[in-house]
Amino acid sequence: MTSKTFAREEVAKNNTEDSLWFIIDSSVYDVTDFIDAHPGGEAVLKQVAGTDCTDAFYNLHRQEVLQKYSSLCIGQIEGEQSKVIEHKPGDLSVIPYGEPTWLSPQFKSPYYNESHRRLQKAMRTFTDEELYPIAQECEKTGKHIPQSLVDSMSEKGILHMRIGPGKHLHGVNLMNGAVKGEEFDYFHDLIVTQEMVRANARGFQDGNMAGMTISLTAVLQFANNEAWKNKIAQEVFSGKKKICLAITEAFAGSDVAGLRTTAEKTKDGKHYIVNGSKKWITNGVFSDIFVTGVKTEKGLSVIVIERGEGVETSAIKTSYSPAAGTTFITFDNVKVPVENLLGQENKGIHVILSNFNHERWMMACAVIRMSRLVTEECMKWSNQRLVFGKRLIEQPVIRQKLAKMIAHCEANQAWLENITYQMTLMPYKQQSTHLAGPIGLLKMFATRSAHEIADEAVQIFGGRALTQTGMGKTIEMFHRTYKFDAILGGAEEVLGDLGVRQALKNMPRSML
Ligand code: HEM
Repeated sequence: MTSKTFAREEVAKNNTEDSLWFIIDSSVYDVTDFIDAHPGGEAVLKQVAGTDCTDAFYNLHRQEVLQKYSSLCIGQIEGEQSKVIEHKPGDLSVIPYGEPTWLSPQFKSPYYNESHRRLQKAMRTFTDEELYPIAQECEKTGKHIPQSLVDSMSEKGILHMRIGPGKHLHGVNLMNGAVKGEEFDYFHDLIVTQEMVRANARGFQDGNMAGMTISLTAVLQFANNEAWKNKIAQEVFSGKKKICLAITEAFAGSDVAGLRTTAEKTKDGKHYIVNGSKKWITNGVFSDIFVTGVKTEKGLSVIVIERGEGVETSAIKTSYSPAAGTTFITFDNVKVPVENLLGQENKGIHVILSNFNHERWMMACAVIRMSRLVTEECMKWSNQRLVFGKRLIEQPVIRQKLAKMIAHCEANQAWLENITYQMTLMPYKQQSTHLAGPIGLLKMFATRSAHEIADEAVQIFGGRALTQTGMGKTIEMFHRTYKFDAILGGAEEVLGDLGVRQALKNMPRSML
């Protein structure tokens, strides 16, 4: 930024088309050569020529517009300081309820220690500086994740962390030493997910190796051969190969027992021959390895299929960005070694259901954090937007909406942290027994909350919530895409039912 200073009187003199200046937050802008290019038109700029138009500007633009067009800034007003708080990479939000309690300086939390705080700071900076620009670009263009970002996440240990705690993290350098692999727990895991979703690009969020986060987990937990498992893990963590989970079919979504893709054993017993199709497979178009649910002789099984002869993938158009790589896959007489079986043959339902827990919990982390971001945007907007001569927040009806949104965010984060705490104390198997139900209920409720929050946010933002760029872009994205959280990983109704059925298993025989 230039260090030149001006008197307000001097700015006021530059009030013609030939020399058009104005002041925004003590900075002086020369827009003489920009008026033709201004997306809001020439007339509005001419109307404010030579004046201080800070309020008018912030009523219509996001701060990032000024960052993008910083070259128009020619100096500062003498002796004045900027009043607007500019978000710098890594900064916490200063908006009330903009951060969960544990990140608000006036509150304490029993769950987080210094390594959590270090990791949060490192992940926030990574998201702001590196992830956000790429995520925004890919979301818009529909391009798949660039290999440079995969490599960078591999080098920082982000790919490893997204699989959750475990031996695969031991000795790995995580975010330049922010946390040791050996001490990484589910709260670190929660932080990684909650920070990355702030890039606000729902299609890209899934395109960014979501397939890996829900499939490599099954390989690590259920592979029957240690060396083979390590080989796959190494290929994926190094960013050389991409992996995804291929369960759902046109015939079976949340009802996994209804799968029709078959895997028949060859006579010599050395291979499976796989035939069938899979639908809505996240990252499938660009994946090399498919962790696939199949029907074997006496039940379901899960096998690892590598891309090769007989495997075809094609993109499916959905309501979020093609950056997600949502896929239709066909398997046509695909020959797979029997060693690629995960867990036991015909007992794949156990693999699938156990694997669901971490996926659903991660989805809850993500949608709960996005709900907060949307609520924060509504707090900011209603505080600065002038309607009928008043700030929007001065209307009681708006405050009621905000109250409801805040209550949903706080309740969900508290429940999430409670469940996460239980996860830190339970081995993987116990988690399936005791937490599959609560995690299902949490995800169900988190997406019901998202539904309410998206709805209220649109009412607060009006037409801007229906516009993909500008002030309401976070709201537009959330309202268009929160259903992905309500359907993927198990529909709300299925998860609610699972929660109650698991609770019934512990119902005492004696009645009232
Ligand atoms: C350096 C100064 C400015 C820059 C760089 C700038 C840039 C922009 C950009 C990029 C947009 C498109 C918004 C989006 O979709 O993101 C926009 C829209 C607009 N701008 Fe500006 N602008 C400036 C100053 C102003 C001022 C001072 C006014 C009027 C007081 C103004 C009025 C508008 C209007 C009315 C729109 C359309 C807003 C809408 O559709 O909601 N702009 N401007």
